Amino acid sequence: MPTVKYQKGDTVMGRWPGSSLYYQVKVLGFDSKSQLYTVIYKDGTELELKEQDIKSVTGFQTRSRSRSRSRSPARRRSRSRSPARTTRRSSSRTAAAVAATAITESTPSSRRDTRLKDTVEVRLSPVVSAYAALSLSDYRQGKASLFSEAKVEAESEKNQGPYNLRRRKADGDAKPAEAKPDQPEKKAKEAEKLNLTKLILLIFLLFLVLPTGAYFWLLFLPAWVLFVILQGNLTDPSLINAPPPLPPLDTFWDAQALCFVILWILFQALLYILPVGKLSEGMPLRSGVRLKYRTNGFFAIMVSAIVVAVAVHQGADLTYIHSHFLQLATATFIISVLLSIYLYVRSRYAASEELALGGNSGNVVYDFFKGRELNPRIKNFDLKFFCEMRPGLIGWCLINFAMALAEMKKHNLDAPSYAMILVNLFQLLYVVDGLWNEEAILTTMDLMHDGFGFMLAFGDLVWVPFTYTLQAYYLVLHPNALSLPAVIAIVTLKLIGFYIFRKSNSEKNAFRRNPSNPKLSHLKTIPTATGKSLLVSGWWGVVRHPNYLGDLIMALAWSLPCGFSHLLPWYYMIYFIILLVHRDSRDMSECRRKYGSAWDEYCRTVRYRIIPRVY
Ligand SMILES: NC(=O)c1ccc[n+]([C@@H]2O[C@H](COP(=O)([O-])OP(=O)(O)OC[C@H]3O[C@@H](n4cnc5c(N)ncnc54)[C@H](OP(=O)(O)O)[C@@H]3O)[C@@H](O)[C@H]2O)c1
Ligand SMILES: CC(C)=CCC[C@@H](C)[C@H]1CC[C@H]2C3=C(CC[C@]12C)[C@@]1(C)CC[C@H](O)C(C)(C)[C@@H]1CC3
Repeated sequence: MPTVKYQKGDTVMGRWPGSSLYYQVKVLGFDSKSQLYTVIYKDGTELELKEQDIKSVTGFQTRSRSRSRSRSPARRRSRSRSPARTTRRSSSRTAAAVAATAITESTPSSRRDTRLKDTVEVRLSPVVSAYAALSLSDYRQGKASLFSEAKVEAESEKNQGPYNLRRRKADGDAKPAEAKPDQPEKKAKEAEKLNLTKLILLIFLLFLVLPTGAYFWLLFLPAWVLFVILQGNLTDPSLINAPPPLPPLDTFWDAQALCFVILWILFQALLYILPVGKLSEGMPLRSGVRLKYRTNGFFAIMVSAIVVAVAVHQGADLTYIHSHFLQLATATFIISVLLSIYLYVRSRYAASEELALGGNSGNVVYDFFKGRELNPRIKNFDLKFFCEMRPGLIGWCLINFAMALAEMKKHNLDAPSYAMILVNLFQLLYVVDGLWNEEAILTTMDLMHDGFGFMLAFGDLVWVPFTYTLQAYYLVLHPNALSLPAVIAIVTLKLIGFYIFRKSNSEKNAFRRNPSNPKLSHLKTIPTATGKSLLVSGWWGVVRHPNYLGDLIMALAWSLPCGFSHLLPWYYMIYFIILLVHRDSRDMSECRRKYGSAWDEYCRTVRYRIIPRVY
């Protein structure tokens, strides 16, 4: 019988995931199946840790005592309040003070420093000095609890630098960024609203989260793609009517379509591996390692555009894509299933630190759907990154272009309709922007946290190119005339959405990559126990997901050119609201788990999730 080393109620030192920092935690229990301990940190964050990430408190005492003698908290405090300190230094030290509440593992200093550099996003020297200045006994006496000290520091240093929590005059509001206590009735109303939203979300989430939900989604997602493709071919399509009768089985299959899809994927893979463009570093993994990614997506779409233009010039008939839409979708679906099987099988041989958190439930169907391995790679070829950014995304533009040609052919036009041009240009801009800023994808949830399985493989290869193109597909058979004022209004809406989307994504990406970036020094932040800070002003101070807000406004601008005769071209908008509300709530709980009370403070300061004053 294996013995359990730490018992419920024991106070031990738990390593913070992805770092070499240890915090005092209490053991809440042990799961013999997963061999994980559930522990709770002082700020209320609960995590599951492996036995090797836990140390007994006594192991840390000797080391820390020697440090505490030389640097007292008083000394540290007086030093830190020196008027001579610059703004920048104050900011890093505040963050460092939080990092300093953790105790590093007794490793050789060189190793410790490199790990810190990778995992704690504050400048190294202040972290080390502040770290050295704090003794374990201080920590254990509660003088430096996980967040209280950070708050005291931040409050005492108001107006001193970019990282304090007080708004400046320039912001047009001298109120501090911390939330004020609410009125009781207001709170009750909010709680009621929250409960209702939570209930609706819960029903939806049950399908997605429960292992049984995976069976549903595995069948539903492909069936839905088939449904919308068949609907798009009807004169009077409807999203709510019963599905049209299934065409004979042999209409789904076309060997030539399969060849085209394989050729397209291989062509994109070739462009991806070419030693052209930047090698970008991903975010640090749990092991501290940072993977490298070839971010040459813009180059890939440019070369693809030239090759397609030459092919059309040579007489290639791209309207084949419109007339064989169903067969192309079937072929791509087969490839996504084969890829998912491969991913699942190889994940069985992957080391545990290569697996994503979640997706390892032990339920084969659920794990197959969610994906187990975080960054499956064949040598340097990153399958998840490639699938997310290349064949489907660039394929989306190719299909839209083919739909424009099909519209011209069908209606004997010299040029595509305004509506078709707008849809094509808007979505092209979205994709080109995504590829131009390809590095930013490395700080998104999918790349950082999600395993690669059927959901993403199917999503990237089938869902994106065959459902995100529905507006263009719809317009081929259902033209919609647009007046000039309508065109101007829609273009304006698109540009507003794009501006919010791009600015907010770039702000977060730049901050995550370099928290001391001078261009961001005007922004206020909240430090967290992990060493990372949260932006609390700028776009991330307007709502908690400003990038989703911009994306939703753009989605509206994509559907408007198709008019209001049918629901089908509005499908993307409806789907996107559901997807983003779900992603937002998934991200909220993930961040709550990671950042504990700092996250709560952020949520109190930035009250709305996606739409200011609405949601
Ligand atoms: N067209 C589509 O189908 C589609 C679908 C989904 C998403 N998208 C778009 O893709 C982009 C990426 O979306 P995403 O879902 O991956 O979410 P995201 O908003 O890019 O990433 C969320 C992460 O950002 C960090 N973060 C949150 N609040 C922060 C703050 N105040 N300060 C600093 N960092 C903060 C957190 O990670 P860390 O703290 O761990 O860094 C959080 O987990 C978005 O623009 C979205 O609109 C498009
Ligand atoms: C199968 C289902 C229902 C869901 C799978 C979701 C998947 C299709 C999306 C998840 C993250 C999305 C995403 C983009 C495309 C669609 C997803 C892969 C994105 C690459 C589109 C272009 C943008 O500029 C972006 C910001 C790079 C997007 C990143 C997230």
